[in-house]
This record gives sequence, C-alpha cells and structure tokens, in this order.
Amino acid sequence: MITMEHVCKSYRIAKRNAGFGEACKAFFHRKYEVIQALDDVSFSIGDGEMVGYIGPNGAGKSSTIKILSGILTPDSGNVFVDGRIPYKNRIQHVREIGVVFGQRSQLWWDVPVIDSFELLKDIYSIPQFSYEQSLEELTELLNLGELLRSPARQLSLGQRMRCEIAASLLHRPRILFLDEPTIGLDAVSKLAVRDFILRQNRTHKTTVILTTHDMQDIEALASRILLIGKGKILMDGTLDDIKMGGDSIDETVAELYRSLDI
Ligand SMILES: Nc1ncnc2c1ncn2[C@@H]1O[C@H](COP(=O)(O)OP(=O)(O)OP(=O)(O)O)[C@@H](O)[C@H]1O
Repeated sequence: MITMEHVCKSYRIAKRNAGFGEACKAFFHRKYEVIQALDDVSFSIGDGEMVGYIGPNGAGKSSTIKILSGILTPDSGNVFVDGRIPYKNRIQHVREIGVVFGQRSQLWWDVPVIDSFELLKDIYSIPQFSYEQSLEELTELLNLGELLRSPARQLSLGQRMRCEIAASLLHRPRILFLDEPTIGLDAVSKLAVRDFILRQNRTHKTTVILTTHDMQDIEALASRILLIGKGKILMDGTLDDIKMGGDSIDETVAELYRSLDI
C-alpha cells in the first residue's frame, strides 16, 4: 500500500538576468525564487494496482516519484510505502522497489550490460538461483539476447530502455516506479515494453506507478489515472472519466489540461 498525505515539496532556485553585470550583482546579492512543486498532495494506491500518473510538463510527477522512491524528502506531509517511510528507511526501501527514469540510466556506461546486472545482483544481495531465474525470464520477455554483451553506451535508446527495465526488476521488487519508460521508443519497442509491464503486473501482482506523456501508454496500461497540475491532484479516476465524445485521447487530454488551466 502506498500513501501520500498532504505532501508539499518546494525548490529554492537562484535567479538572475542575462549579462556580465547581472552575474556580478548576483555574486554579491543572490536572488532566490521558491517553486512549489507539490502542494498538498494526497492519494493512496493499493497492492497490485497499475496507476497512470499524468499531468503537463512541470506538474510535479517526477518530484512525486522521487519522494516515493526515497531520493527526495518532502517539506511536510506523510509518505508510507508498505509501512516504510521511503526517505528514512532507504536501504530497506530500495530492496522492495524498482525504479526506471526514462531520462537517466542505472547501467554502468562502459561495461557490458551483463556486468551491470552482476553488480546489481551483489548490491541487492540476490541469491544466485533467484538471479539466474530472473535473468532468464527477463532476457526472454524483453528480448535482450545479444544486448547483454554490449556496453550500455553502444545501445540504441530503445535497446537501453529494455535493459533498464530488466535491471530494475532483477531483485523482483513488489513495486515498480516508471518515469516515462517509453520515451523515444519506436513502435515495436513501445508495444513490447507495454506488453511486458502488463504481464509483470498480472503475473507477479507488481504495483506499478507510471508517469508518461504518451496517452497510448495510459490507454494500454492504466486502470486508474491520477492527474496532477501545478502541484495539486486534480483528478483520481479512470480513462472513461477523462474521455468525452469521439475526440482522440491526445485531444481530449489537451482539452482537459486547458480547461483546468494547468
Ligand atoms: N531539482 C530541482 N530544482 C529546482 N526546481 C525543480 C527541481 N526539480 C523540479 N523542479 C521544478 O519543480 C516543478 C515540478 O517538476 P517535476 O520534474 O516534478 O515535473 P514533471 O511533472 O515531472 O514534469 P515533466 O513532465 O516535464 O517531466 C517544475 O516547476 C520544475 O521546474
């Protein structure tokens, strides 16, 4: 069970205008601006649920995922993931979750992917037998085959993403946080990744929170949708609650964002 209660998170960022004079001024009198990334966010997600977390750019999705995975600490509010406070019980927490950030890599860049997997096996203390089983299953389902022997830097984006997803699942986490997992993938890779996520949820009852701008991901995967805008949860429902009339899902969602002024 995942619960967020009245969570707020702000960032303080230094601001200055362009130019050398402004840079000198800022050196002595730095000006800051506070950005309220999350503003009283509350929701709960049950075991085995697959939730699409959507919202426009800068809405607060990644900040939420970072707090849930223990990378960031909120300013206020309560967060519990299976009874743990993610940012306080980090060592225990990371054993139980898998995280994929589409824009970042957890693979070591210069070594063959299989060496990264072996390192993760040691980091997570995965027993040899269980590691071999997971590796075999993931290699087959994600069609990793030859990719495992290539360094991550030599893989295409889609090939690397399939390896990233496998890396996040080697220790068989009960919860999977996916932050834009299909970004930049071709049609075939997208379908393969979607199919894999669906299977993972159905076969292993893995709880999945998925952030994406790809509404086809949402259509294919999410039985429940949380909509965030300007740091506030604005909707908690199903795809049918969003769909109105015969417009495409992209048009419908764009219209929804416009009507909510987010
Ligand atoms: N490390 C940071 N320092 C300062 N501001 C940040 C930082 N991370 C995020 N923000 C700001 O917090 C707000 C929420 O950002 P966040 O990355 O959570 O949004 P998002 O919904 O994931 O956006 P996107 O869809 O563009 O990835 C934005 O205004 C962003 O500029």
